Amino acid sequence: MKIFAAEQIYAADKTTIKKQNITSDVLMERAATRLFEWLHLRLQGNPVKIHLFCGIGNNGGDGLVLARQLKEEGYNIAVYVVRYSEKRSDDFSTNLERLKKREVTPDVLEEGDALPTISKDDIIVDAIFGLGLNRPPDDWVVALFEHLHRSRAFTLSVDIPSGLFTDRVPSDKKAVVKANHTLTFQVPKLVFFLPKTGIFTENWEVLDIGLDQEFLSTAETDYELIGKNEVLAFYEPRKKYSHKGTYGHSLIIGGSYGKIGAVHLAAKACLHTGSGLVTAYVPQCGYTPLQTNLPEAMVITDAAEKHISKIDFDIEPTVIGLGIGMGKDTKTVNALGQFLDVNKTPLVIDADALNILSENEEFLDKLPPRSVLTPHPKELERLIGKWDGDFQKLEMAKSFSQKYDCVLVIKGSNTLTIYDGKGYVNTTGNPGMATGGTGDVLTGMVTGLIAQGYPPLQAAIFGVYMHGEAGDTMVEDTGYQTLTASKLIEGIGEAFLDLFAVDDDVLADEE
Ligand SMILES: NC(=O)C1=CN([C@@H]2O[C@H](COP(=O)(O)OP(=O)(O)OC[C@H]3O[C@@H](n4cnc5c(N)ncnc54)[C@H](OP(=O)(O)O)[C@@H]3O)[C@@H](O)[C@H]2O)[C@@H](O)CC1
Ligand SMILES: [K+]
Repeated sequence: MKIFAAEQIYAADKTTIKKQNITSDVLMERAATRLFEWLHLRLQGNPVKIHLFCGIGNNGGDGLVLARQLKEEGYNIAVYVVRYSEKRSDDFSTNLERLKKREVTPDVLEEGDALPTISKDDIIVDAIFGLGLNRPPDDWVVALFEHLHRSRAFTLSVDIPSGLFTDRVPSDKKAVVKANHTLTFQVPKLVFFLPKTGIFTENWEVLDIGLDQEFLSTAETDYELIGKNEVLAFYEPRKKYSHKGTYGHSLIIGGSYGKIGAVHLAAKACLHTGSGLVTAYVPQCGYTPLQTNLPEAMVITDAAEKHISKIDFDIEPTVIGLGIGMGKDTKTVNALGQFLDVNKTPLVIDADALNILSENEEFLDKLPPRSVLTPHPKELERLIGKWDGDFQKLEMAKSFSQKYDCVLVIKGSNTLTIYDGKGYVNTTGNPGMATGGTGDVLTGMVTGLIAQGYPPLQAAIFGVYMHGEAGDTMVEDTGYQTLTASKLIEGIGEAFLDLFAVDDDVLADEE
């Protein structure tokens, strides 16, 4: 699903109004009707008090239409206009009049006014600011946001939590409404997925308001949200007359004394993702544990006992996963430099190899085109430098990826894959995966996909999705705390099966 920038949403709005030959008022009515339906389906006439806080623009207008529809259905509402500006949008004014005709006159809240009492069992609808926010809210509006937060009432934000910009991180956390749920129009917003802005809404959901389909499908966007539909398009079925050679030979290079487990995890994940053959290249101390515990993998050992001292092998791998558990011994650093001088095989680079690249920038120029780099935030910072906010981070990551022609996988709760100026936001995964070894599993999975012929960008996007999906499958049995990297590998098979699982609801409909 595409993630549109605010200007594109305004443009989609205009095109829709023109092509459907409707007024903006009709579109607002449609949007607010979706909000009403959502609430009504859940509340079923429940007399709970609903406080609707409306701004003076179209976000506020949505709130006023919702208030009218709730009133008509007999809900217990209180409506407030948050008068943060003298201006009013036309559709706001039209709908204020319509509401007044139904004998609902909102309380106008201005600077210095007493704030309404809200009980924790009430519901708050936040329609104060939407996409039109262009500067930080005034202090008294921030005080209102804090008041809403202190009430602990369920807070439903319309389109976007008020105070949240679509293109920058707010400098003051208090200046944003903390939404329990956000009902966003037509398309998800990038800020729902970034670490410093995603925290303002616990959940989000898209409401289809019928914006012009042609506009939505033809517009180019800088970001895309990756779910099952998107990765299904990449999936390559296994062929009947195939053999292990058809699916490539992955070489996993890494490990050091005390960190052989990382290689074990990556190699095993690589096998479970479908690589035809897997060989591990490790220091000698890794030989026995790997041969004993992972019989499907082959092992080549370095001359040194405890760390890699020279990368030298006589096989022709399809792809190399490099760096897990490798350490940064001087000999390992030299070995990596010499290896990169001659290597032409596609690479997936993680962990210590990333840190070595950060400390030896000249190595970056030696990477083969479209190498996949999988940093966690600290490793990313070492690679691209310090950033100021999520948006600058993304721009710096895009420049880095362009400069070195590499696919950058920024690991996090919504892992973001960057390539060729575009970002792909993953939707699978859970906090149980924040545990040692899960990164090694990802490296193995992406390597295993490239081995089978997936182009590096698709392998990265697909691998990240499947890695999260494996975690989501397993966490149902283990709970967050007990989800280990080994458990994640067990879930890879389920993640593949899930790609083709038919929804229970669909089956029920057919019966
Ligand atoms: N296409 C769609 O998806 C549809 C969208 N719809 C809805 O429209 C919403 C966008 O509405 P909107 O453009 O009127 O902006 P909104 O956020 O209500 O702000 C109002 C005005 O406030 C001002 N302002 C800004 N910052 C400020 C500040 N700190 N303190 C004080 N004032 C400030 C600024 O005006 P300015 O003062 O800069 O001239 C701004 O214009 C969108 O989120 C969705 O809910 C649906 O109705 C139908 C279909
Ligand atoms: K809002």
